[in-house]
Amino acid sequence: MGLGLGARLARLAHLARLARLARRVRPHCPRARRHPSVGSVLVYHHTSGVQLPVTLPVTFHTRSGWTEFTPRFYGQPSTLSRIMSSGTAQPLSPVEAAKRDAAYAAIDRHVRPDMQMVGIGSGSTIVYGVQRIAAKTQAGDLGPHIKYVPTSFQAKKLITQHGLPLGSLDEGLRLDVTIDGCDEADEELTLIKGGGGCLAQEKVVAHFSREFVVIADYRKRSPRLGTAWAYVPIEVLPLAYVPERLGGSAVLRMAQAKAGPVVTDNSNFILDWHFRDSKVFEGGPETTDRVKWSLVNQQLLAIPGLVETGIFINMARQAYFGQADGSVQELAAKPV
Ligand SMILES: O=C(CO)[C@H](O)[C@H](O)COP(=O)(O)O
Repeated sequence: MGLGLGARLARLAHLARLARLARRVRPHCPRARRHPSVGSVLVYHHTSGVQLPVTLPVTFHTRSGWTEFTPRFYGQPSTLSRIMSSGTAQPLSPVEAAKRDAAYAAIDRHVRPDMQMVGIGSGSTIVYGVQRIAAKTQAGDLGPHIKYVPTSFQAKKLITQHGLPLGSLDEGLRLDVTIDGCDEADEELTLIKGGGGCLAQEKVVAHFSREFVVIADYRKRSPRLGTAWAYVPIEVLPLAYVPERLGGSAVLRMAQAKAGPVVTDNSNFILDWHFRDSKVFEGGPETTDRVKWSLVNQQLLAIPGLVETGIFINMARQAYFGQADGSVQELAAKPV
């Protein structure tokens, strides 16, 4: 039976997209220059601000001294997961592999078939988590009834691109679990988040979850917060972007491919507060780090126009840190 007009247009659009992807790369099939053959090309698929390597199966042709190639995957794949299932991903760097291992461990342990709503964090590590969820859903290990609540525009796109059901906090249910990355975590699982500028929504979704689980590579675990990460991202109303009371230095985060500041999903600005020189840390030497960060957080939140901070205290109960050797370290927060 022939394809309907809609299906043919969708296929044409899909082929055009694959061809655009494929043209960006050089074939790594040596025989391609001599005669038609099959092989693969490595492409970088940009999704939600994240660059992922994908190996695309293609047929090579040589014409007028040029090598051309046609994608060999002519199904209906409109999502990244389906494209990836048609090829073999290139080996990941140790850091990327560590992110993937942490994400897979957390998903396998904390996202269960009897759940209803799962929060999806933002950043590059959660991309592997969503891939795992999509694969488990396709395999029937997770039901299609589970809804996924995004913590950002990026997370929303990830969920929909993988064909997963989108949920929202409006539905009034408490989330079963939220899985999210972090920029730095100490041994009490006090976190700095917001490197991707999504901290406000991330904190709200985590707050409405029964469980909040952190996934990260080995660079993110620190004996003390502020060892590896020197600033706290803070979301502020645009009119409140110069909080003089902070001490240290608060730097307005500027956009990379747009003139002017980063504008968050909530239409606010981000200040990266470099806290090491500030005087806001209170308490004597006996005051615990958790209490110090809690006091700092309270002081920040008292500033008019400050929407939310990237300091997450007493929220994460469990963390998974992928290691360079392929193992995954687990860390449980001690009860307060
Ligand atoms: O807080 C975040 C975004 O606002 C991210 O979770 C955090 O920046 C970690 O990102 P990545 O997984 O790319 O290391």
